[in-house]
Amino acid sequence: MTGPHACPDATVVVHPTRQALADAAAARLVVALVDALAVREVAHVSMTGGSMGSEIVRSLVALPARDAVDWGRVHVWWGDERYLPAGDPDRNDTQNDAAGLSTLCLDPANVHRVPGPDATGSAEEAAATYAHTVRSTGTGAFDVMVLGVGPDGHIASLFPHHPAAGTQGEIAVAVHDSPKPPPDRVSLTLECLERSREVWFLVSGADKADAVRRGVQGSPFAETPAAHVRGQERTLWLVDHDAAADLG
Ligand SMILES: O=C(O)[C@H](O)[C@@H](O)[C@H](O)[C@H](O)COP(=O)(O)O
Repeated sequence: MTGPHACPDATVVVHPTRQALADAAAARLVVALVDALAVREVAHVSMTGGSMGSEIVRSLVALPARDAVDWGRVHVWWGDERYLPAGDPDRNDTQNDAAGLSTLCLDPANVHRVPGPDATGSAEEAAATYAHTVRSTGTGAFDVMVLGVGPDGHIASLFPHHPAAGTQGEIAVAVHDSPKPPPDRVSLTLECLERSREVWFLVSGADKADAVRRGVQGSPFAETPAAHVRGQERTLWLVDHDAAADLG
């Protein structure tokens, strides 16, 4: 592992392999949750979809230290969700469950899933419902916001040059015509993503190297939404060696 690349208000930590990245991020999440629960009654973590979103879950459930977390006091959220029926294999929560999330002793009432077309009439209604849940659960801030990053620099379902990406004054937004299938999604907005003590970008693979460079070194929001999400206390780019290739 090479040393961290310090950069303005974010820290880059490079891991030798994808597996090392997933394992270290899982261990980091256990510590973050244990620490949060030491000072607050409950902790809030927002998970992500995509391959790394499930990879960290697989590592988490395999970690003996997972038992140090009082999972009954942990609230789980998703930064975005594909607008598909509950249980659909292409949903982020379904994929996270399949990776082992459902084996943690979470309180189902604290696992906040974005409603799909089986429970709402539109992605807009689903976004409004999810936003109400965020407001009513009283989470002043997510303790950890885990985000994957696309090769185009998207995070959650906030895509470059997409009209929904710049939504302001809202907690969640419906996304249509997503460049990454499926086309219809619900995403937390940029300002909601930033209601996080810590933001962690989890990025693996050479195909992400340019997005990591733009995210770390700066790029207009319209081109690289990932470059504009910061945690209130800490922002980490947790990457593997291949994804760090363009950082110099
Ligand atoms: O709904 C989704 O697809 C995810 O929420 C998305 O934001 C994902 O995290 C990135 O596209 C990275 O995905 P990979 O880690 O698979 O590249």
